[in-house]
Amino acid sequence: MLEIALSHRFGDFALDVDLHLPPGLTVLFGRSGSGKSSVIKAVAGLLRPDKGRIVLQDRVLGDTDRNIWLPPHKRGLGVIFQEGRLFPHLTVRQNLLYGQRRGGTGELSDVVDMLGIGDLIHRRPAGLSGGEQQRVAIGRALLANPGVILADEPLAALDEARKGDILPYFEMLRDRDIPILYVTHSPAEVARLATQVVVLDEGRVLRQGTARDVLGDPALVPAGIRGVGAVLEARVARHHDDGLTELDASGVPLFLPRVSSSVGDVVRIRIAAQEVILSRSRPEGLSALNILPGHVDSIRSGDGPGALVALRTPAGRVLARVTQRSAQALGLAEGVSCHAVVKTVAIAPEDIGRG
Ligand SMILES: Nc1ncnc2c1ncn2[C@@H]1O[C@H](COP(=O)(O)OP(=O)(O)OP(=O)(O)O)[C@@H](O)[C@H]1O
Repeated sequence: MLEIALSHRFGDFALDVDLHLPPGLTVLFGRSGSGKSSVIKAVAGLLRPDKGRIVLQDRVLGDTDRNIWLPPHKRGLGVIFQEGRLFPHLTVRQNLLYGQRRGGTGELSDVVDMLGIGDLIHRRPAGLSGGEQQRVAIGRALLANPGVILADEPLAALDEARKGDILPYFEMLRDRDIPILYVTHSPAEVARLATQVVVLDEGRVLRQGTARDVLGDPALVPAGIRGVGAVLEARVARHHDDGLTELDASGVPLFLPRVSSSVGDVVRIRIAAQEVILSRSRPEGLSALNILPGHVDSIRSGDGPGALVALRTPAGRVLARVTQRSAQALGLAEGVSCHAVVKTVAIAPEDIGRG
């Protein structure tokens, strides 16, 4: 659907990628300087590489061999940056229509309803909160009726609460048919939003896979991915009267603070490795509600005192960050049976997404 082949040099840095992206939301992930922004810029038409070819469906946006490199305004893109970059002298409505005027056919009222920005429509950007501005920026991108949406760290400037407010709108975008290229450093955003993840390292594709494969892979930790953790999919089993929701993760009950999804829905949850405690025997008399039985799959030690233990559980792979000392004291080794223990509150609302 979206083909991106690029090779380009900036001094010592060589970018060399060849990607075929299916519909959905593709996260470009990797440490600072790995080449994420360069890929986005090339797709946007802001960087002309030494050699490259970019094809969206059947439309050639660039092909250096044929001396084609369309300028940004001819590419049919929707762009969402870290700050909204709205026009300060225009009202919200005019900002939205600005996108539409450039060839868009999306219905203004639909987009306004979807983003809940009806009350803001006559205001100017300066008076809006960061989260409100980002919602307007999402609307403007959508109304441009784009072939692809580029989102470059769109939540980075927002505080945690506002991030939580905006994430569902990106879930809605993901569920439309427009491919989205999304740059972030946040594992929580990857877990919540990614249809697939492309991990870049020194200008090359280190790995391409689902959020579950990539974030749950201890081998990717040295590539600068902090905050690793498992991504599990589970079905909402019951909402309890005490404010908890019970999930069924392939037969294992998991309890979370109440989620808005309905019984029967599939949700994605991220369990950060540092929030998991390991126990050889099934713990009793413990306040934590979530206990996943499993077997040790691998143990990776780094340079420091820590180790990352991957467990196979019926619910999927779970990662735990423990000290090497604890790993030894527990006698952990490949194949050994073990329980992962997770507090209910360790699963934050922004870590729970629609499946
Ligand atoms: N215009 C430029 N001129 C020279 N070097 C550049 C230019 N743009 C990018 N680079 C270099 O290319 C490399 C990749 O940069 P890029 O901005 O694509 O990385 P990134 O993964 O987006 O990083 P970050 O997460 O910090 O935004 C870096 O070493 C950067 O210094």
